Amino acid sequence: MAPVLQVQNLSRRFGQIVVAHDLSFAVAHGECLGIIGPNGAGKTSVFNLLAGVIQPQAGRILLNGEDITSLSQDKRTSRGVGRTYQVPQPFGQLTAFENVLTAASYGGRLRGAKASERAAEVLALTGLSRKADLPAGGLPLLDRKRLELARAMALSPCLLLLDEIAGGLTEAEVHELIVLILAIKPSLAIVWIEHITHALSAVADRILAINAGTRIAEGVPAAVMADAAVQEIYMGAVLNVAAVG
Ligand SMILES: Nc1ncnc2c1ncn2[C@@H]1O[C@H](COP(=O)(O)OP(=O)(O)OP(=O)(O)O)[C@@H](O)[C@H]1O
Repeated sequence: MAPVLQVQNLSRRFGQIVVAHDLSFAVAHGECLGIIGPNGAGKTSVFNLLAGVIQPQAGRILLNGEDITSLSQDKRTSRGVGRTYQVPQPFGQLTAFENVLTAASYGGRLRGAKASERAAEVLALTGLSRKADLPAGGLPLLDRKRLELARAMALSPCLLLLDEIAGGLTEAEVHELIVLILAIKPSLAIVWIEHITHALSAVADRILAINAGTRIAEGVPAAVMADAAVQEIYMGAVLNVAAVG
């Protein structure tokens, strides 16, 4: 069986800025690939390439063996590419349930009772059932992250792209999120960009480290985190940022 996601020799630059250089990787059903890299390394741009927000200048993206490189964002969504955003973007005035129902109806193309059932299902999956009737805008950050996940899961994706979902959470909250993502993981393929590397290491089967859109290392989390080039480029950059901040 083909991996859910295959990325082949993907390249993209903005003028002089390289965000993807001959990148290749694959993610199978039930697997999580983590992507790390310093600020500006090209991580979000790689997500934008996968989601169809931007187009590559070279290379191919295959979803379950089908070439989706030239498909629009909407078509990729309907083929099962789900995504969460770095900053949760719920409709603040709508309840948690209404937010997920909207995702199930529009993105997931479900109607009537089927959409309501799916919304209830993913709210239960993400631990939000008791908060279903609360306005999304008033939910604390962890619940807004859960809701972001629930909205993506409402589409029944085969590929889930998580963009720094652990950012801004306390240690205890990060742990809750890890438990949740581990519960979801067997049902799909995940690509997760994250600066909180211990969270990523707890969930990811493999980590891909990039800098200037270029692969620095790929392998099991412990090996990648111990890699000398990764430590120098990634950790060095983190230390520099910390020193400036
Ligand atoms: N549409 C665009 N046009 C021009 N430059 C862009 C565009 N999108 C991204 N860039 C540039 O590409 C580089 C990589 O950005 P990207 O957001 O992909 O990095 P990142 O690894 O996700 O960074 P961070 O960890 O800070 O989120 C940055 O220098 C950014 O300014």
